[in-house]
Formats: sequence, structure tokens, C-alpha cells
Amino acid sequence: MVREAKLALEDGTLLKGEGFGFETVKSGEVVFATGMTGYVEALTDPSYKGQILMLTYPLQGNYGISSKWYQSDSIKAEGLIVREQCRRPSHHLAEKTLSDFLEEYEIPGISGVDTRALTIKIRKRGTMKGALATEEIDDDELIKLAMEQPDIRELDLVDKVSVKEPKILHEEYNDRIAIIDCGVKNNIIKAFLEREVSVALLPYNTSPDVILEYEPDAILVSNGPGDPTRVKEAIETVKRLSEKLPIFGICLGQQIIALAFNAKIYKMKFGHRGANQPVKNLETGEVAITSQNHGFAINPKSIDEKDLKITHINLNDGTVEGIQHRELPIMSVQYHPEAGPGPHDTYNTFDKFVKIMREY
Ligand SMILES: NC(=O)CC[C@H](N)C(=O)O
Repeated sequence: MVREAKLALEDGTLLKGEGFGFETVKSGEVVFATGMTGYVEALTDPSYKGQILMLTYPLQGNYGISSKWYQSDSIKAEGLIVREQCRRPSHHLAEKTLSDFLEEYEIPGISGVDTRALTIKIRKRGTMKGALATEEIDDDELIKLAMEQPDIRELDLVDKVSVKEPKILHEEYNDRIAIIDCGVKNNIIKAFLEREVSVALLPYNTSPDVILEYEPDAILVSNGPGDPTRVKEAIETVKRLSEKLPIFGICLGQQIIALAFNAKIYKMKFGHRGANQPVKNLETGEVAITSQNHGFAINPKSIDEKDLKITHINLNDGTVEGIQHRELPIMSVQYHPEAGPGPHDTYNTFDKFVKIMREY
């Protein structure tokens, strides 16, 4: 049975397609990601909370869904837009179809959309608010919903995805990292455990004194959804602990570290989301192909040269991809070294973090 689905954008655009997944109406910021694979990891990445994800590669769902690839316990994106969804996936680990997966977590999907045309529109106009309906709703009402929802900068999304209670993993390991969980991906936790580093997973608003009670050897400020300037508690924590412990940041974590050192953040026109963003390490000259998912970035001119230096840049647009403190053991990256999904070029970033932590 073909179900009609509709996607409305804040500029009044209305697109019709076929619905799959759950029958509902959801709104969010419509963003596009260009990776050819990785839909399971992307949908479950907490950084996509508040966003409707559009995948530009035209055929999605081919290898089905395995819980082994989840980056959190459920789908965090608000909706999914594809050109075509595969109904008969083939993979030895596949447990269900893409549509069943969306259904299970009550997320709507729309197929039959000219995702490449829509991507061109977003690249020209910038990211837009949208609303996706897989159940019946009046066209004008859906457009109104797209227009009238709050901007992503007005939402406290980290609070929705951070752990509620602290959790310690592999207490027996000698070294420990405290992760300030703003919506951390499973692969990041795994990367530390693989290096025999115990993880104390802490709510994003844990006070610095309580963090120290876990006796960490270093702190990681994780990736996460939304506008970093709203995560005031974590910014304050970095300020308070910057002279006490090594601090690492990934994506939202990098933005939070930058804010703690008084740099400024801006919202990019359409962000970086995909698996082939070229990043140059300014110290070694090496170029890596990286996985990314962010809509905000550090304004390089706002960086106080006395404190921070830029260590990595994006070769497509020159944006800041890595920073480091000039004296303190504080460093961060805007890209996703944990590669979930995406290329493993920068997986060694974790070796660098752990080395600094062990030598400190
Ligand atoms: N993956 C992330 O951590 C994203 C960071 C932030 N929410 C942004 O969009 O820029």
C-alpha cells in the first residue's frame, strides 16, 4: 500500500512522496549528508537530534539495519528523506529493514524526493526549518508548522540526549577519562575502552567538583546536538578544570572548548555532513579524509592567539577543524575521528589523546 508523505520547508516549498517508517508528523532543521553509506550510524547519532536528515546518495537501506552499528540506544534524528528506500536488504548482520527501524522508533520517512535538487536549494538558501508528515495533514498546516517552529539555536537539545545518571565502564583499567556527555556516540566510548581507558560517562551538567570525585586522568567533551553556546554548564566546566587536567573535545566538544577560551561560534550556511571532508593537519602537512556532522563552527578571527592555535583546517572551505592550547594539554577536533560512519584516516587521534593523558 502506498502511503502519501509530504515535506514542507519554511520558504513555502511543499514536496510530495511516499511515506515509510512511522505514521506521524515531525518538525526539525532539514540538513543533508553526503555519505554513500552509514545511515544506521547517522540516524542514531545524538548530534542529529532536532534535525530531519536528508541523504543525498539515491539508494538507501540496501544493507539493512544491525544494532551493532548503533551510535546510541535509539534513532535521534527527527525524520528521514531519501530518493529511494530498499525494501529487501541484504547483509549477514541485517536484522530489519530501514522502514521497520523507523517504525520501531516512531520516526517518519519520505521517499521519492529529488534529494539532489533539494540539496542544491539548501546549499543556495542555507539550512531550512521543515516539517515531515507521513499521516494526513492539510498542506498549509504543514507549511505553517515548518515556518513556526523554533530555530535550532533556541532549543536545549543536549539535555534531551545526555545520560541522566553517571555510569562507569571498565573500572578495572588504570587510566580513566571522564566524558562530559553532550550526546556521545558509542564509537567514541569504544575507542577509549579499546585502549584500556576506563570511561566515566557523566551528565553534561555535572559540576567540576563532582567530576573530580571520579578521579579522571583527563576529560573529553563529547559531540552533541544544537548550538554550543547553550551548553553553559559544560563551558563553565572547561573553564574551571582547564588548569587541572588534560581536556579533549570532539565536534560540539571543540566548540565548547573554544567558547571557554572566549572564541566565538557562528552558524554555517549548510554545515558539513558526510564522509569525505578533507582536513589538513597544519603541523605535519598531512591530509586526512574525515567523517563530519556539524552546522556550527569557530570563527578563526575570534581566537585569542595567546591561548589557542589552529592545528587543522578544512581544505574545502578553510574552516577550523582542530585547535590546541599553547601551553595546557587541551586539544580538540571538529571532525569525527571515531569514524562511525566514515573513513578511519583519523582514528589515531585517540592515540594522541591517550598519549597526552598518560604522559601528564
Ligand atoms: N556532531 C556534533 O557534535 C555537532 C556539533 C554541533 N551541534 C553542530 O552542529 O555544529
